[in-house]
Amino acid sequence: MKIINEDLASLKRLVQTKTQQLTDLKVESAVRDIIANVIKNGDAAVKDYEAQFDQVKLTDFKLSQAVIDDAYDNLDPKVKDALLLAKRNITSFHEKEKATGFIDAEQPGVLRGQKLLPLNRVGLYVPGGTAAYPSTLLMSALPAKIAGVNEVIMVTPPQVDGINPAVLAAAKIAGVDAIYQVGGAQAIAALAYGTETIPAVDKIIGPGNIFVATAKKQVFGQVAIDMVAGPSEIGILADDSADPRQLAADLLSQAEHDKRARPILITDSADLAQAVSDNVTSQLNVLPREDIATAAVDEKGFIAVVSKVEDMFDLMNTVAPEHLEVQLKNPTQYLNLIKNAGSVFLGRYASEPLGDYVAGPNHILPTSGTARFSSPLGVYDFVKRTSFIQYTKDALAKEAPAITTLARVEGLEGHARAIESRFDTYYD
Ligand SMILES: NC(=O)c1ccc[n+]([C@@H]2O[C@H](COP(=O)([O-])OP(=O)(O)OC[C@H]3O[C@@H](n4cnc5c(N)ncnc54)[C@H](O)[C@@H]3O)[C@@H](O)[C@H]2O)c1
Ligand SMILES: N[C@H](CO)Cc1c[nH]c[nH+]1
Ligand SMILES: [Zn+2]
Repeated sequence: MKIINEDLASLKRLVQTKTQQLTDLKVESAVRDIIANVIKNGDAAVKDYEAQFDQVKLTDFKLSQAVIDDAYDNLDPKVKDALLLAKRNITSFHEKEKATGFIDAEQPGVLRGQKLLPLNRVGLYVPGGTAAYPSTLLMSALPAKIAGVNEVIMVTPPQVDGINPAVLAAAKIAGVDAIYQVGGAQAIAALAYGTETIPAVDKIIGPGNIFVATAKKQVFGQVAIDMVAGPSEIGILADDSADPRQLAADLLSQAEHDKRARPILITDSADLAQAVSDNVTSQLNVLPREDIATAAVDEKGFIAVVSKVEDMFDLMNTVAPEHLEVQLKNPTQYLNLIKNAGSVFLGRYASEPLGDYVAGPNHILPTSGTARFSSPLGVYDFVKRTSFIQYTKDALAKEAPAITTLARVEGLEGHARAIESRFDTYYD
């Protein structure tokens, strides 16, 4: 793995060019064509793309309840128990995210408030190109259910040998209402615009590869999206108290997701940097997904050596990684130095996959530097707010002059007259 020794300003510039690319122009243009074709030709276009990109000739997108039940009933009990443990921990964490509206009656004759409403229909994208992701399904479906979404539908790429049974069982465990076997940009287009068989949704949730992420960006506006969660990332801050074998393993845990995944280590120890780099090389040789992880390490990964702990955080805040591991002595003391990160893992035993599967916080997180302004997926992503007001005549009379004055400043006479129609007075 490349080791870079440069001054902080150069490192920051490098990070900015390396991390903040959500898409590329060729993909943008291919995805635009896919979306246009799905809008025009609906199911027929989706079927063509599935044959082309996933090598599956589909007659029907929707999976029958019998297929889902069968997957659930025949699932290895060990896998079922693990999914149920994950469900319990994800649920207990996300229950704490539930928010309520408010009513304010502090001024005489005035009632103001805001209520929270769950979304009506959401579409969950569950990635399935190079790996199966039952855990990701739980991470999106359970918060939707906790929020009270009326209809939760799911899409995932079809597989030549059928969709992984653990994904189907997880969908049943989480209470997903319908499953469509469609993937990639064509699935996002179908969810956004609807086809003959796939209903249009109010919001699309979930991570995916660059085609999925780009499609979500392009359909935003027609439909809401949670965020642009692209290829996985891990940023590790470590000093010489950390174990290079464990650091390398954690870097590869995310590198193996995608050739475009980003494994990054920032340290103040040149010796540790070299030891981690050596461990990455030796562990890569025996990793089943060696080809994917090697591409990620070579093209997107790096180890930066800086001179002091404050510089480590400064540089990592520029990276704004999806996952941030702090493997320093007494890691909790640094929480207030972390400004940009999707999810933080403190100390040696908070290895990233703990959060991927069972700890409970969401693993659908902002990537590509968007942790500067985005949050983990949560119950709040499945609700919207509506505000309301009620005034008595006396209360309105008190504020009428201000309203009519502002309306006339804006040249909107009709607004002023609407207020004055409640009274015999011309206020201006
Ligand atoms: N942030 C998270 O929470 C999280 C969780 C799990 C996975 N991930 C990320 O999700 C991604 C999953 O990627 P994946 O590829 O395994 O599955 P995917 O389901 O995102 O993508 C597979 C689809 O991509 C489309 N595709 C492939 N090649 C194409 C091409 N040349 N042109 C047009 N479309 C094409 C196909 O339609 C296929 O169905 C990875 O980047 C992984 O890091 C993120
Ligand atoms: N690390 C991924 C998020 O970037 C989530 C995941 C699912 N399964 C394994 N890992
Ligand atoms: Zn992972």
